[in-house]
Amino acid sequence: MNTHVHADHLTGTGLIKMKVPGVKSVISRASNSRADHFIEAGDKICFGDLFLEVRATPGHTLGCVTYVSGDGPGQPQPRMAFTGDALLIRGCGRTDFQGGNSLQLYHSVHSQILTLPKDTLVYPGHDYRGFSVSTVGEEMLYNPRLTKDEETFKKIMENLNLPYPKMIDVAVPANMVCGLQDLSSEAVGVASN
Ligand SMILES: N[C@@H](CCC(=O)N[C@@H](CSS)C(=O)NCC(=O)O)C(=O)O
Repeated sequence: MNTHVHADHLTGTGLIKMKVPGVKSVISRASNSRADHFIEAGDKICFGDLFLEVRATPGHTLGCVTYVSGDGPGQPQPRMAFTGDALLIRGCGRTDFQGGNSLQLYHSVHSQILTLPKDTLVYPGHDYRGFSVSTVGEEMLYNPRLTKDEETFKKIMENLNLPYPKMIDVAVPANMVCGLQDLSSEAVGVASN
């Protein structure tokens, strides 16, 4: 399951599909990429007694989604949010390529993630300082970008001056087909080394 078309690394989807017959790739329809199953906001992906609810959180890239799990059968309360690169711990995804849009990110994070209960665990796609989990409440208080008003947020995002991800020219085309699923095993081997 993919939150979006990653720009800095290859999704594991292609390799998992090769190693485990029957596995299906999943990504949002709005990402305009290829996969076995396309998801949209409001969809529920069931597993065991639980399901993941799909929330649209675009702005880092086109079609980014957040997957929200509940706390048990029936899921009366959200418990975990897998936010991809939309909301990072004390940060957020950059908005300068692949359909990125800072105001869209601001609104999607505020309306779709920061409205979850404060004790919802936040698991992002990346952390560059060694953290692995936060909570909605912590990010509402301490996120240095998303606690600002939207104009200030837009200026912060316009002035990040981050270098382009080193793998972007390889990763984006491969991830647009959900990680090499249609290429030869030789090509997959080269790409995964
Ligand atoms: N150093 C990495 C790329 C770092 C980077 O650009 N990270 C992205 C998420 S992956 S596209 C991002 O949104 N960062 C936000 C930030 O504030 O750092 C590489 O070259 O692989």
